[in-house]
Amino acid sequence: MAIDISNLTFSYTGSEAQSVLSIPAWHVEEGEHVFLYGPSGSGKSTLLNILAGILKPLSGTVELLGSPFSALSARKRDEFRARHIGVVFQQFNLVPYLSVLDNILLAAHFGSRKTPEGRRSSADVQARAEALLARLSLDKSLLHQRADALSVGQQQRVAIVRALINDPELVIADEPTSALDSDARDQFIDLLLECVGDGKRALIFVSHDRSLASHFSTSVDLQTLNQKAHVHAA
Ligand SMILES: Nc1ncnc2c1ncn2[C@@H]1O[C@H](COP(=O)(O)OP(=O)(O)OP(=O)(O)O)[C@@H](O)[C@H]1O
Repeated sequence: MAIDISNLTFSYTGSEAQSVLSIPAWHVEEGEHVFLYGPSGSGKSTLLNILAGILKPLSGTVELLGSPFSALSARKRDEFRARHIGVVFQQFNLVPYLSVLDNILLAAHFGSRKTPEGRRSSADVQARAEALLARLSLDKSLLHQRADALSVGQQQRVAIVRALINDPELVIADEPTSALDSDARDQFIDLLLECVGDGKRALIFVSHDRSLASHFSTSVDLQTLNQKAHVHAA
């Protein structure tokens, strides 16, 4: 199973009285492509940050790919994320002053799994990056441009390459909202689905825009999943 959440609760430090998430159970299978929607303030980013290991649940457990993710130390969660999870953030989060290649090498460095042959060489990583760029219709000459010299459309593709460079089993993506018009957004989703769509990688795509659900095999309403109102009422 890609994600197995059980009795998860979360509230922010300093606002403990206000429960943000209370999710009794949520499962995502390997290879499942899930559209997770909910209005602004419903807790989407909070849940993504928990799945990425940036935030820790107040109680309950989050298992990812069979590992007791939420019980790991912050350092182990960082390692696990770098190796097994591809994250595409809303603003793409490329390091602006680094080249495209260095942005990708950075992700590859933190996420490289130790294989019997040792870590992958930067030449291997570059070859994989070039193959992914070609799949996304980008010329490999782009690898040597600074990230801040890219168009938004190029940034979104590079963010996908960076998220997939370590061949993660789980990809999580925050809707690229304001930066993209609706055509570019549809294209982004289609590219992402094409890149993850080999049946083995799970994808969680988060958005407030329900109309995007048609791209995905499964849709989940965070407000249904999240039982925090019942917790308050109790
Ligand atoms: N750092 C924080 N400290 C305290 N409360 C927070 C913090 N971040 C978010 N919240 C609160 O947690 C709730 C959920 O916020 P979250 O950002 O997860 O929602 P969202 O669904 O991602 O919203 P949006 O679509 O607007 O990004 C909101 O009530 C918000 O005010």
